[in-house]
Amino acid sequence: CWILFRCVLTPPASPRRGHAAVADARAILESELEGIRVAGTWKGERIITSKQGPRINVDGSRGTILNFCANNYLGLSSHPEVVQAGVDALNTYGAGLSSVRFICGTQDLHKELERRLAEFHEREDCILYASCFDANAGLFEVLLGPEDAVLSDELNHASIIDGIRLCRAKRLRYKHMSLEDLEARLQEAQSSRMRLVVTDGVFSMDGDVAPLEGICALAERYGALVFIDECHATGFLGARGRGTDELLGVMDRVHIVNSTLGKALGGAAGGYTVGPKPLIDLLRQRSRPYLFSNSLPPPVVGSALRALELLLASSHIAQSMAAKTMRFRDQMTEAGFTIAGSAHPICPVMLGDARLASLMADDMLKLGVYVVGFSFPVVPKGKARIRVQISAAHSDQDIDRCVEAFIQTGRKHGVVA
Ligand SMILES: Cc1ncc(COP(=O)(O)O)c(C=O)c1O
Repeated sequence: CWILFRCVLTPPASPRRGHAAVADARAILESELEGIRVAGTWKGERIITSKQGPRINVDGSRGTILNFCANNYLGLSSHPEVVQAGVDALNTYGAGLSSVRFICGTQDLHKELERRLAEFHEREDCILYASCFDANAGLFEVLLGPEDAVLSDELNHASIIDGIRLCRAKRLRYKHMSLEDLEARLQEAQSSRMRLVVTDGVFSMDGDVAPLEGICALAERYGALVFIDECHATGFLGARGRGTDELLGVMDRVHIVNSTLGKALGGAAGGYTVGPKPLIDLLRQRSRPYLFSNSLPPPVVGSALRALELLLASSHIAQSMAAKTMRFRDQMTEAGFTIAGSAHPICPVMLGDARLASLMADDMLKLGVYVVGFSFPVVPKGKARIRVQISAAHSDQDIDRCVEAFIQTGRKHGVVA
């Protein structure tokens, strides 16, 4: 009877049905792709055939192109000592561990970097991840249960949004950088066991800095913990480059920090969480991206360690980046452009129209300057922009050439007189 039942309900295996399923899936995917093309939000990949740096080869360019769109804030990703440290680690420790950390993927090198990062951020302990995306994906699920609440800025990075989706806490979003709205959400969360306020230290599309003093004051009033993502701050914001919390004088009032090794700290890859020891211990026991993904390759760890040493030994790198940022911002403002944010090396040249941003970026490349236009859904509708990122490795002449190219393309498109 059971066999008869299965024969009736289960269609027989047939290669034709299999082919049809594949064809159907392909048609669905093609239609999705067409939707992206039609919406004008297609993201291409330009091919770089040189090291990362202020001058790169793009899409087979004959000469080098001036590069203003990497997160290489301190210019360390191709620094000879950072590269050499990677080579040395490769020779001593091999290409990789073929293992997650808790099986046989922890070398003394990993422990050394964790120790130094905890010290750098003046927090009790540190745990490394393969990326900051993973650090954000792994944190909230471990820290917060259904009886807790998480209060998140509406413009937080995608990895924070995804990480929060994975946790079972009550989720409350507050308006971008609005202390008033955060306070309303904190009141809503008063009956929760634990409250966590979550914000980017610096928001990557605008270069604006979170109002951490106000956030910490509210968190203290309502008994909440504070988390910040410092990907666009670690290594260069604050008097000693500790980040937004140092810049705003709240290092001892922010409880948990996630950041990346993939930007100012050498630019290779990797992320981490620093915070109280019991949290880091629990992450080592329960955080899924940590438990179920290979440990960071030794050359990446070696390079990050050297980058950290370099920035600790030479505060002038961050100062030089800050001076070039101001040079760019001042000249562009004088030329009539609107630059969002204040003093951060993320300099969004506001254009409004998506097509204009894309056309201007293409024209800039023809003039030998590589910048990228951003439009909806990456930024709000009507707020398209070209995001320029300044690096300590740029020379003053590089900055001036970039401004010149903006003026030329801006005049062509009627953006400036
Ligand atoms: C604010 C922020 N958080 C997290 C990440 C992810 O960092 P990673 O590249 O180390 O995964 C990024 C990367 O762009 C970011 O800008």
